[in-house]
Amino acid sequence: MSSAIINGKEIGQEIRNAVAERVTRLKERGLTPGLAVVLVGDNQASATYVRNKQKSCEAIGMFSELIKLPEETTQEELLAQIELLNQREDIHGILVQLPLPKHIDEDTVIATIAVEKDVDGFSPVSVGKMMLGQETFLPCTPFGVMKLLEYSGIEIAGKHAVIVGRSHIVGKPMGQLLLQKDATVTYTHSKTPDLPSFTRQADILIAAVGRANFITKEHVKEGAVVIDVGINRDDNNKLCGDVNFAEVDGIASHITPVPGGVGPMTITMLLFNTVQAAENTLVQ
Ligand SMILES: Nc1nc2c(c(=O)[nH]1)N[C@@H](CN(C=O)c1ccc(C(=O)N[C@@H](CCC(=O)O)C(=O)O)cc1)CN2
Repeated sequence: MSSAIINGKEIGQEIRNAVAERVTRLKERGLTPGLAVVLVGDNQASATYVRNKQKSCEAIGMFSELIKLPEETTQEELLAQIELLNQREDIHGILVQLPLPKHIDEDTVIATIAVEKDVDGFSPVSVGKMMLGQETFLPCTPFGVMKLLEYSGIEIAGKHAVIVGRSHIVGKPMGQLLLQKDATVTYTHSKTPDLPSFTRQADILIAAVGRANFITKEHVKEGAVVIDVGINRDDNNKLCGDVNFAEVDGIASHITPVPGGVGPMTITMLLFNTVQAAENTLVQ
């Protein structure tokens, strides 16, 4: 029997509808949520993601502004742009599309975004608050995965979650969010010996390695929930995840496809966080 598909497009749309209603209510009060998207350089994938983010904002009545800067922009010029956006009252959320060109230090740039506008949830203050379980903006991809699990009725408490990958924007926060819902969490990574011996223990397996079709049937326990965060191109340049879907289908109880699984949730949760940022300005 095939695994149940966790459909990120459908779940994402349901959440976007609810976010759109919140936008309408804010506009009735004279406030249009505004997102500034900063894109530096000519990375084609980044340009596509940024376009999709702007389209998604427009679709629910939010304002978005693209700040497109050339590849040779200096770090100081970029920081100056962010300082300007920090001051603007019509901008409630700021995101700097990653990756940045090599000559710019991502950590310094992200730390410059005002925490109340850090809708990507990447700044050190946001990350610290998340670690402490305090209210803050959660990073969009792990936040989206938590929503996929919630909307699919998947129990987390008491389950063993194994994370493959330890990036700042997915792997690390993913484990924290699952821990806060009382999962037992194991982090694995490129230096983990005998990876399948860990992943086969997972009730919930999160693949965030960035390697096409890396997770195969030998990594997955019968009945596990498999969440594929990867976005890769295979040898035929076809979009694929970190999980070999064809092999794992039928072993997992639930699985996310690529495309159409975690990806659409990343932008959905960005919209969610930006509307929250706008609402926060009303209650201060
Ligand atoms: N500042 C940020 N930079 C980056 C982030 C981020 O969250 N904030 N994440 C990724 C890229 N990303 C958003 O920026 C992103 C990646 C993928 C998708 C998505 O919807 N994927 C689709 C397939 C799209 C396709 O056809 O190529 C899917 O999986 O169904 C959305 C957003 C790195 N940078």
